[in-house]
Amino acid sequence: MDIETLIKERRSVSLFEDKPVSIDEVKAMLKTSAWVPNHKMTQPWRFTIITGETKAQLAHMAGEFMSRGKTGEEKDRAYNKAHAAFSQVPMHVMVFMEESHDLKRRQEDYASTSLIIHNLSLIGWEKGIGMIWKTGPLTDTEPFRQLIGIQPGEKFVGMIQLGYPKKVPRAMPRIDLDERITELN
Ligand SMILES: Cc1cc2nc3c(=O)[nH]c(=O)nc-3n(C[C@H](O)[C@H](O)[C@H](O)COP(=O)(O)O)c2cc1C
Repeated sequence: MDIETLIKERRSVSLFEDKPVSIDEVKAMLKTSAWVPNHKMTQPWRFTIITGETKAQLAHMAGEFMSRGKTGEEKDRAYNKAHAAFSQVPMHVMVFMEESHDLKRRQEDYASTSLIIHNLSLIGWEKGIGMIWKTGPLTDTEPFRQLIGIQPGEKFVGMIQLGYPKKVPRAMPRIDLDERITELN
C-alpha cells in the first residue's frame, strides 16, 4: 500500500476479531515506530503490553467503572457492556512518558511520543492490524493507574487497543485543508 493511501485509509478500530495478535510482532512494530524525530533525543517513552489475566482485570475494572452509581438491571447492563467491550480487545498497549518539569520539553516529548503511536497504527494497518488510541475517563482513575503500573513522574499518554479488525468504521469527514493553509510570500 502506498503511504498516501495508508494515511488516508487507516481508521480507528474498536471491534476486533477473536484472534490473538503476536506479542513479538507488536514489539517489533513498536521498535520500528520509535524511529521518530525527538528534540534533544530525550526518548521519554515506555510501553506495557497487556493480555491474559491483566486484560481480564482491566475488563472487570471497566465494568465496575461504567456501572458505578447504578443499581439493579441497569447496573448489570452497564457492567456487561463495558466488560464485553474490553474483553473483545485482543491486546492493550499502554503508552507512558517521563514528564519533564520543563513545559516546552514536556510538550515536545508528548509530540514525539504521539508520533510513535501514529507510526504504530500505520505499520499495523499495513499488516491488517487495527487499533484505537483511548484516553477515556477510566484512564484517569487510581485503580487503572495502579493496574497499568504508572510510575511517579510519568504521564499516561494513551491506551492503545489493538487487534484484527472485525469492523472498520467509516471515515469521519475532514475539513477542507485549503481553508487552513496560508501562504506568506
Ligand atoms: C489523543 C487521542 C485520544 C483519543 N481518545 C479516544 C477515546 O478515549 N475514545 C475513542 O473512542 N476514541 C479516541 N480517540 C480516537 C479518535 O476518536 C479518532 O481518531 C477520530 O474519531 C478519527 O477517527 P479515525 O482515527 O478513524 O480517522 C483518540 C484519539 C487521539 C489522537
